[in-house]
Amino acid sequence: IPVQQATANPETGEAIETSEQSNTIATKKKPGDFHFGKIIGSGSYSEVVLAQEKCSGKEFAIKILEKSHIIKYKKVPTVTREKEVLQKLDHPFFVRLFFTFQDKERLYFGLTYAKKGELLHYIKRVGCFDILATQFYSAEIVVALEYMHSLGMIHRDLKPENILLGADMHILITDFGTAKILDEGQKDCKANSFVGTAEYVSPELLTAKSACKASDIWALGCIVYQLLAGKPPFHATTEYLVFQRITKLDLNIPGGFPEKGSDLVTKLLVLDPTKRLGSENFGGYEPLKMHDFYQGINWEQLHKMEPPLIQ
Ligand SMILES: Nc1ncnc2c1ncn2[C@@H]1O[C@H](COP(=O)(O)OP(=O)(O)OP(=O)(O)O)[C@@H](O)[C@H]1O
Ligand SMILES: O=C(O)[C@@H]1CCC(=O)N(CCc2ccc(Cl)cc2)[C@H]1c1ccccc1Cl
Repeated sequence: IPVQQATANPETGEAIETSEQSNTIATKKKPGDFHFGKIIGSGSYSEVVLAQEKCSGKEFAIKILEKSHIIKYKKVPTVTREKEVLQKLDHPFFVRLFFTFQDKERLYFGLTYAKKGELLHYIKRVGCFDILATQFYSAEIVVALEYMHSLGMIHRDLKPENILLGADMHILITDFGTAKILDEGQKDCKANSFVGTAEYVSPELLTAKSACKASDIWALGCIVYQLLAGKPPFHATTEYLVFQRITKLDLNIPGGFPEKGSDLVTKLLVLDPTKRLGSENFGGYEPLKMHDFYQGINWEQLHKMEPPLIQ
């Protein structure tokens, strides 16, 4: 039915979106359209529930947020940012947002169901990854970061908990409430308040209170180190000591750490963000993708490959 203007849902006041392209009304879904199953996980302001859409049988991870809770903890900007970023992302290595809806009390996000959970779970289970698995999974993260940065967005809280795995064991990056969307042509972030998770925080955020795309590259360096060593590079008993180790670059490469891995890690964990391999001021992603550690990686085919066993 050719639809000229959107109408509103009398109950929630929410606009009934029209999808111009197919010139039809994509009516808003509602809780009753789903069979809700097990709770997959819960966050500070949310619960993620496995749900099956009755009419299609499709499975989704539906993230449910209580409006009263979001308002009480002043997280409305976080929630709207998460939706804004999710809507812009369209790539196999990112959790996809299929739909949103709301009722009086809650907001609902229909997401890709990452059936195999968090990458962190696998690191804990096997202790540390072998070179092949580290090469493959860190290469998928490189491809994901290159894509996200190409859209002028910075994740700012990249860590193994936020790198989920689909049924096919490829990565699905999530958690975008604290991401940053750079203004048109803006290169770096001006000072801002958000600080990520201690062990993956970049030195520039601690010293200059500003994060940039290269801050995600720093987090990548921490993750490559952690995959090979089993622990993140700047581990300490208190947050203050973690920050001290980061700003001093108190990095020690343990014995037995693979040679190619340590060369890559030392080129990623550089205090000056403009001197980090992969930083846009340091030649961008090509030099990083050309590093010896990634010899043999077919960058265009990664998401079609059968992931190596994690062992
Ligand atoms: N699309 C998904 N598929 C499978 N599991 C998911 C998905 N999204 C989130 N989870 C899991 O559900 C849990 C809660 O995720 P959620 O995003 O609601 O909160 P969080 O980001 O983990 O916590 P916080 O909001 O405090 O940062 C997490 O453990 C996460 O691993
Ligand atoms: O941003 C959007 O696209 C819509 C716009 C229309 C709308 O009403 N909402 C909900 C806005 C909102 C956010 C937080 C609270 Cl606590 C209450 C309402 C937004 C929304 C709807 C469903 C799920 C998430 C969001 Cl942010």
